[in-house]
Amino acid sequence: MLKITDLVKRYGSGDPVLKSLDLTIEGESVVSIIGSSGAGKSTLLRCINRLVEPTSGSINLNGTELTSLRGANLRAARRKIGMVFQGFNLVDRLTVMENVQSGRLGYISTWSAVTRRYPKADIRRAYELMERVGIAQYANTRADQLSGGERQRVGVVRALMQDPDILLADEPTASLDPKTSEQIMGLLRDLAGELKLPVLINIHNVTEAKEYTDRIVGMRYGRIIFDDVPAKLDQEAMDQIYAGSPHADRAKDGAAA
Ligand SMILES: Nc1ncnc2c1ncn2[C@@H]1O[C@H](COP(=O)(O)OP(=O)(O)OP(=O)(O)O)[C@@H](O)[C@H]1O
Repeated sequence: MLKITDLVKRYGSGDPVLKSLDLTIEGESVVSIIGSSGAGKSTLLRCINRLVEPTSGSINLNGTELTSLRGANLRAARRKIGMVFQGFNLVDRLTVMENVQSGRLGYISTWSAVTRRYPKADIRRAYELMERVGIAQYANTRADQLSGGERQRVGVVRALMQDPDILLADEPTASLDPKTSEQIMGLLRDLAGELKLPVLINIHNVTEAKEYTDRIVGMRYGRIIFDDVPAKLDQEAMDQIYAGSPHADRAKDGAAA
């Protein structure tokens, strides 16, 4: 269970961009975070894996308080948090298998990583996951030879190789065409169920959020102002989340969908 309590994040001396935020995610639910640009969605995700340092508050993952961790304990906790990125963050000149195995860094010895002598169990697991997402045939192909959708599947498998307790996805479909984007969202939803994994997705596409996630969290100016099932995201809620933002029209299309 992820339990965030009274989370505040302030960059420098400016106003807080996360304002006393509470959020609990239990079980294998797929939760999307929507909101205008600047609402604080990425900051929230990055506080969870401590790419951004929270100013105050608590972030507890399965009983471990993440905000106070340092050094080896922080690295160990981070291994349990899988992250999928908008730009995939693959190493282009490495093969798919090498990219996927980088999810095991921290679990295996530096020698194994440098010499690419991966443990047999890790190779087996990589093939299982690559087959599941349809990229096993590319195991020895360089990452830069793949399409966007295939590259994001590599990103997903790399995150799952960490054997995470939660998967965070920061606009995972924003660089993809609409059809591929839907495939990746469907995949994330299905994997959450199969692996009993909570998935938290920062997403601009409200139509996809409604179709592929169980719960929608709407943020505005660093606060959660909507938290409910997609069916409850009506026009009034959309107006509150997006009022006056350049995304309002796009968001309205999503509400109508
Ligand atoms: N490293 C940083 N230093 C200073 N301010 C930052 C930093 N990162 C983000 N911010 C500010 O924090 C606020 C929230 O940004 P954040 O990226 O979390 O919003 P977002 O909802 O994810 O937006 P978008 O949808 O455009 O990605 C914005 O005002 C942004 O300018």
